[in-house]
This record gives sequence, structure tokens and C-alpha cells, in this order.
Amino acid sequence: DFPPEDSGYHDYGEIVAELDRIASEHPDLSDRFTVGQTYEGRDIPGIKISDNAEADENEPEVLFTANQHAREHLTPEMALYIADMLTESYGSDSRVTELVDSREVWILPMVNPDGVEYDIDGSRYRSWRKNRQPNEGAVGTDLNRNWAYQWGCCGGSSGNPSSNTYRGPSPESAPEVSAVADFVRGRVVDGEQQIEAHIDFHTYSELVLWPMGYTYDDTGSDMSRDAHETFVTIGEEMAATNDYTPQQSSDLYITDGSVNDWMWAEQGIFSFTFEMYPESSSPGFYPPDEVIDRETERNREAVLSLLDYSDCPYSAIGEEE
Ligand SMILES: CC(C)C[C@H](NS(N)(=O)=O)C(=O)O
Ligand SMILES: [Zn+2]
Repeated sequence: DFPPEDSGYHDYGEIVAELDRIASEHPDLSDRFTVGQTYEGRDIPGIKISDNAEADENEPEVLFTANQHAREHLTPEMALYIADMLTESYGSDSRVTELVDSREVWILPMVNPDGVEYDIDGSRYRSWRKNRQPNEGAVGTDLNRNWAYQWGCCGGSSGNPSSNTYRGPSPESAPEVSAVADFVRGRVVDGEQQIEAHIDFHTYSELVLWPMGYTYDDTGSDMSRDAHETFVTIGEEMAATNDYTPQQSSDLYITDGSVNDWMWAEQGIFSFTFEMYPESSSPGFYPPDEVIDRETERNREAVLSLLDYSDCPYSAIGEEE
């Protein structure tokens, strides 16, 4: 568990309990689900938020994922905030009500629970990033280098099992990545991916990032000019609401096998990364729990804006689909 002074953060059991609480308090607006198991056998928990949540209605879908990286403990709090905000404000905030009625929202607050539990199970934080899957002589695959698009292509990951950016022995070798990827592939209905947009929450640096990550090029065979313009327009609009810095992922550094590149290039999903608070290494990965409310609420408008655009992202640049 977290130390007493950080008891505001939720460990794996507490995240599951919170999702169960939300589902029991709002049975008409939510549906609990699991996308699969981690290496150590934990269920990867999820909640769907929508009116008639149990039904698959023909509405645009949006996915929020968090905690690919174990030590980034502010990120499951962000995902929990979204689930709470959408259910609590339903019926009182007309914008939220409209969005919940017309969208289907999938939330996976803790994609790497094995890593999270390992990070917090000692007398001090371990600064653990990867999952807990053993490799040759070292433990852990970096989930955000294990996705199957351009995996290991471009020097944006490591082939050394002890590296913190170890890409794994093969794409989707991490059960956590294959479980989430399978869930997303499962949202292709009659050949059409129902998920339109996605945010993967990380810490830290206060950035809004969009693909591609494996190349510095703005456009190419996997990123048309219209798609690039749409990413930039929506990304900059979201950054204007939370005062993060908007940029292409590769402007930060080259990554290969990242979730954003796979979501966009393989599934056509407008996929972003939010690097949350703080801006710099103090307090870095372990801000005090007093910042949770402020730093999750800070992204409220950005989340609502993406939900808005999800019925037609290209409308951001005045185009039809
Ligand atoms: C999304 C990418 C470009 C940045 C991310 N940074 S983090 N969250 O690991 O510090 C990462 O290295 O995976
Ligand atoms: Zn991260």
C-alpha cells in the first residue's frame, strides 16, 4: 500500500473497489468489465460509461488508458476522475449529460497493476516502470515499447532486458499489452473500428503528445496531411485548456512500439498521450497526494473536448470523415 502521507493514492485493490463503487452507484450509466490478466494473474479492470451502458449502441466510442508505467501513480487517479466526473455530473451538467448519452466511454485506469504493486510494496518507492514479466536475467518489459506497430524499428527502445525501455522479445509479448490490444481489436464492428479517440495518461512533464513517435516526419504513408492537421488542431486546443505543451511525440524523443503509433496506424484512432503534472523532476514521479484533486480536475475540459470531437475528429479542420 501507499505510505500514510500518500494514502490519497489508490493501489490495485482500491482502484477495483472504486470502479465497483461507481458501477453500483450508477448501474444505468456504467458497466464493469475486465480486458484480461497480467503476467502475475491480476485482472486488468475497466469500466464503460454511457447511458444504456450494457448495450452496444451505435455511438462514437472513446478510450482512456492509464498506468502503463507503474510509478506514474497520478494517472489511475486521472482515469478514476473521468469515471466519477461523467457519472456524478450526469443530469446536472447539460454538456456532460449530452456526451454520456451520445458516446460510449471505455476507461482502463491501471493497465500495469503488477508493476504498481511492486513499486509500492517495500519500505520506500522503487521507481519501477515496467511490468513484472521475467526475461533473460532481468525483469520487466516497457509496455509502451511493446505495441506492434513499427516495434523496435528505429532506436526508440532497447533490446537489453535490464533496460527501462526494454521492448520485450516480440510485439505484444507483454500480456498486458496483448489484452488491451485484443480489447481494441474487438471494437471493430462490421469492419469499422468504433473507437474514434484515445488518451493514454502518463507522468510527468505536462505535455499533450500525438503520433508519430517512431519518426520525426510530420506526415508520411501512415499520417496524411489532413490527419496530421487534425491531431495538431485538437492537440493544441486541449493543451490550451490545461496549459500543457502540445507537440508531436517524436519532438520529445523517438519511441518505437508506443501505444499512440499502434492506435493510430493500425486502428485509425486519434490517440494522444498526456504527460501530467509535474513539469520537472522535483517532485517528479512522486508528487504528494494533496495535488491529486487539482491535477486531475485540470484535465476536465480537455477530456470533454475530445469527447466532443469524437463524433467526427476531422471536423476540427472543417473536413468530413
Ligand atoms: C509517450 C512517450 C513519448 C513518452 C513516455 N514518457 S514517460 N511517461 O515514460 O516518462 C515514454 O517514454 O513512454
Ligand atoms: Zn510513462
